[in-house]
Amino acid sequence: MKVTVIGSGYVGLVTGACLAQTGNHVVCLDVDAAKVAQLQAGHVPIHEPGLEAMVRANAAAGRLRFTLDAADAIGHGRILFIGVGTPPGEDGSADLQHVLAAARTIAQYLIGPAVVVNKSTVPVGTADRVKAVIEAGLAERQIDYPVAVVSNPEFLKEGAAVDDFLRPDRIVLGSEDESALQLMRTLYAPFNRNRERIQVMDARSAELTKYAANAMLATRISFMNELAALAEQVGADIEQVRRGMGSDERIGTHFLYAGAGYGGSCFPKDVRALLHTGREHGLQLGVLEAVQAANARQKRVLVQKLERRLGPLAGRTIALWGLAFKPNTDDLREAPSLVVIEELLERGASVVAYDPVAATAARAQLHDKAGITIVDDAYAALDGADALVIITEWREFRTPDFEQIRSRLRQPLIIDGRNLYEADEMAAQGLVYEGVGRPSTRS
Ligand SMILES: NC(=O)c1ccc[n+]([C@@H]2O[C@H](COP(=O)([O-])OP(=O)(O)OC[C@H]3O[C@@H](n4cnc5c(N)ncnc54)[C@H](O)[C@@H]3O)[C@@H](O)[C@H]2O)c1
Ligand SMILES: O=c1ccn([C@@H]2O[C@H](COP(=O)(O)OP(=O)(O)O[C@H]3O[C@H](CO)[C@@H](O)[C@H](O)[C@H]3O)[C@@H](O)[C@H]2O)c(=O)[nH]1
Repeated sequence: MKVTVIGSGYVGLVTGACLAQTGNHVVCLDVDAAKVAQLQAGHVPIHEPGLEAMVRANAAAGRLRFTLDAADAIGHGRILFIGVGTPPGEDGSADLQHVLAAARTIAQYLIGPAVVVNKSTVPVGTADRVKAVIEAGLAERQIDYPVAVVSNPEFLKEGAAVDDFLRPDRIVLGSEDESALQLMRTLYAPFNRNRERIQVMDARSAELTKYAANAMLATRISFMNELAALAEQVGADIEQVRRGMGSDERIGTHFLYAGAGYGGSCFPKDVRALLHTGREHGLQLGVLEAVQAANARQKRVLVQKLERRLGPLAGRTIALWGLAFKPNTDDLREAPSLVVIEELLERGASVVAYDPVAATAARAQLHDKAGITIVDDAYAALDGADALVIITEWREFRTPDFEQIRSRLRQPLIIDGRNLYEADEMAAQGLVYEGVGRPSTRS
């Protein structure tokens, strides 16, 4: 099939590459000239395992190309995906300017009947708005092609985006247009494992499903972070509690890890947007308000632990391992590391940070901040530091050289925001260790 994807970010690029991989002819449109030039040269501007190889292979096979030319891209596809950003506005609502601009572009250049598929995370009712914008634009051109709008929220996780797209838990299709749905079923057939992954519903329910899923996952994390604080007070171990809870099938084991707070481009903004939708309809979503407040507190917990151990942090040097909001990505959006850095600098500490993949992105973002150095070697970050704080659970941090950690730190203190190690093993290594919600070493 001929497919157009508007927006070549995490969602658009993965969608385009994976649909090309299953034999479709895909044209990706973006407004960012530098990004399009990079993609045309075979370079994927984000760190996402497996994506660059897939993009190159499909471009070489003539099934995937990138363009800035809207007439070219919109003229190509019978199915047109929208995968542009919906960042938070000042009041927390999802800013729809890019989605509505994409709809206007479609209206301006469409050359025949089309199915428009919205993959961006958007408030309930946006499919109707997109349809209205396209119909108004077509009316201005005095043409009347039938256009169906399908809501098809995306559930991929960064760092596992290709895998998630190829093997989705579910494919949600929100539409009541049978012929559009039939086309979508055919397009998604290669990803519809056991023919049981596709769920058809109305567009409003599809739009709300996306926010509901992210809000539930964020709720689980905040709940566990709050319980971790309680576990510390009562002398329990949140890791044992997690295992005990998670083995109940009704609860399940995923997304129950206490840590440094949730970050990324989705949970924080989507929780905010859902709260805003609630307010718009006169509803206070109290559970979700608490989830958001707990997360804001959690992002400060590691610095509080440092202060309890070291006293005032002015003049101290703190080593940080991990800057990305999670492993396997170089994305820093809403990363807990940014809050930790801000809090440390505010207190007059200096920071030496290491991240295996996000260092370049972090240098670009933090270059104007005095007091932070980003180094390219995990152990070099430790030299002369008063403590090591672990914020992202990169695989290479799971079994480090503890002897080097102990000898290179000025004080052998590890504050671990991802509960990677055991306190008794750390004590045996001569390290003072504190995780989140877990027993610590004594001194
Ligand atoms: N990042 C994720 O893991 C993820 C997962 C699921 C859903 N989502 C949702 O998908 C949407 C996109 O997220 P993302 O992370 O891919 O964003 P992104 O910022 O990485 O990419 C968006 C792209 O759209 C382009 N763009 C903006 N306006 C455009 C226009 N009018 N025409 C063409 N291109 C345009 C931008 O230049 C950018 O390259 C958001 O609504 C997000 O909430 C994201
Ligand atoms: O038990 C857990 C699991 C995750 N996190 C944190 O939660 C954040 C988000 O992690 P994750 O969900 O893995 O990453 P995202 O790429 O942001 O993916 C989420 O947001 C996407 C955009 O909407 C959705 O498509 C995905 O389904 C949803 O998982 C990160 O900071 C994690 O460190 C925890 O603290 N504890």
